[in-house]
Amino acid sequence: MSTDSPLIIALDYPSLDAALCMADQLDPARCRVKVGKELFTRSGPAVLEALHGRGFQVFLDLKFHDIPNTVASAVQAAAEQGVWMVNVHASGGRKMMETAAKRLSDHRLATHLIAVTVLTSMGKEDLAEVGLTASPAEHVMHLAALTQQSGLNGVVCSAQEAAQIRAKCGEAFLKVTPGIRPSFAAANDQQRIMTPADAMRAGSTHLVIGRPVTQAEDPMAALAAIEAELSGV
Ligand SMILES: O=c1ccn([C@@H]2O[C@H](COP(=O)(O)O)[C@@H](O)[C@H]2O)c(=O)[nH]1
Repeated sequence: MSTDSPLIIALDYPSLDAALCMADQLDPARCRVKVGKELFTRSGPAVLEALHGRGFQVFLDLKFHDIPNTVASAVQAAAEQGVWMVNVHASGGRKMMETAAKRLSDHRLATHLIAVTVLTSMGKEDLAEVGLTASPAEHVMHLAALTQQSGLNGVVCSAQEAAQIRAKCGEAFLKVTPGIRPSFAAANDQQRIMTPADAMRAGSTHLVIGRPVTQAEDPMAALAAIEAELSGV
């Protein structure tokens, strides 16, 4: 089932049962779901089958980063399992991203391929520690341009960079933004954060939301509050 909603709920759970317990409360007409490293490492492709069987479009967030042939083969494997979106790290470089994008088009696989720019948990000091002197926004813009030139469909960035990316890369280039924090939620380990409504106004095309919903005392009430906030945008 496809949906017009920008919401992608991050199913960051330690077991298939726990993830499906949340998925069974969600409506595939009102959100997509994201499977990340923890859940996929524990449950494997079975989680994709289970979520597809429930009608969800799935973003497989494994952030591949390796030599071009290895990444292209992993992206192909994900796409052949029917995921709606898969990602790589833009810092893997042009050749890696071009090879992955070409693999999808050679096999006529319609899965969206996007690249992570700078993790939303990182700030300027974190970049400096790994030898990057640019600000997060500058580095994100550099990697977003490289990602677009490499033929990918969009980027993972923080909503704080979405407006600049929209101006440089256009409306159609996807801006998938984690680090979304409604006013009622804690920042946790995220640094470059924004509220759902502000993120949409800034140009995000999709909002990735995990703990503000999944760890809420009443997850469905938290989700309803986010939807209400978005209805005013
Ligand atoms: O830069 C990034 C890339 C990916 N993520 C992932 O998004 C969710 C966010 O979860 P919250 O609980 O809402 O913080 C999580 O699965 C991350 O792995 C990200 O946060 N930042």
